Amino acid sequence: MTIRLVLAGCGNMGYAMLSGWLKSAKLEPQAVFVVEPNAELRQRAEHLGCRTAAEASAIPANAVPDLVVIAVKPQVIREVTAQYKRFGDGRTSFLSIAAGTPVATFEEILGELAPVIRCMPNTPAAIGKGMMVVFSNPLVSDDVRRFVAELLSASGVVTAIDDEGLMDAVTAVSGSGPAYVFHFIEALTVAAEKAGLPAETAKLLALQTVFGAASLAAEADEEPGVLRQQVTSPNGTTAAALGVLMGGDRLTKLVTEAVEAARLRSIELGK
Ligand SMILES: NC(=O)C1=CN([C@@H]2O[C@H](COP(=O)(O)OP(=O)(O)OC[C@H]3O[C@@H](n4cnc5c(N)ncnc54)[C@H](O)[C@@H]3O)[C@@H](O)[C@H]2O)C=CC1
Ligand SMILES: O=C(O)[C@@H]1CCC=N1
Repeated sequence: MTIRLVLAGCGNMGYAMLSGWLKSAKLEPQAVFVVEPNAELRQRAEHLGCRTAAEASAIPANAVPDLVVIAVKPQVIREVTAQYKRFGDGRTSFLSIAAGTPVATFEEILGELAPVIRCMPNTPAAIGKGMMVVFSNPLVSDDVRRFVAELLSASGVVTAIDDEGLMDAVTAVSGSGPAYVFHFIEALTVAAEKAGLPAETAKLLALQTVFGAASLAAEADEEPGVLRQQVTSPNGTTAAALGVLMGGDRLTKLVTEAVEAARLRSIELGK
């Protein structure tokens, strides 16, 4: 079968996206060629039915994929992208999910004909609940834009931006964001245990509360601030807790500081 998509890097994010694409049947597994040096990770892709290899040189010489997805760490992005230069004649489009690395880096390595899309996904993509933000260079055709949007929609919600400069902020909010929420679950679990709940119960309550609250915020017509007020009885327990979190805008300031640290690191990774 023709190779439609090459995935370079089948680590946490590459695998999360690939499994979503295959599960939704947007892509036949035999049409995907996965390049991953780690044998164990390669096996995961084989179990999904994909063809795999440890090196890009093993991709059949006559292959002209529609899309090459670059899903390696920013630190090795230049060296890895250079291995796909032979697909830079304009017939193949490139999709990078690397934090920080600008489209110009790919244009510089692949040449002036390469259509390049930059995408910032997040790990909930593994269960079809990701947030994917895309930015494309002008060479990306409407057909490829549609194909990529359809593919990515199997991983969750897709939105496009036309100012690449915002990608560092996107990375800091939705790319890294799941980690902030996971940490909040951890913190609520610790607090629950300190309040006397058994470990299992503490974990269940923390997790289900975050899940339920996020689901309600997504489904309800009211803004999160209104939903918060609906929980908060005057002089009640929630007001006591929010006094700690919101006093002096404590949590907002802390989260803003965290997002800014991530944004600056994204800028640094792009250099
Ligand atoms: N983990 C996350 O939540 C998110 C990650 N990203 C981006 O995704 C990219 C990958 O991140 P992770 O999946 O977390 O890292 P990871 O380390 O889990 O995956 C990277 C994979 O690339 C493989 N690799 C190394 N050299 C290679 C080569 N020459 N050819 C093919 N594969 C090679 C590694 O063996 C590894 O499995 C990064 O650029 C990161 O910025 C973007 C959004 C979210
Ligand atoms: O931590 C990182 O650099 C990557 C990018 C966004 C999420 N993980």
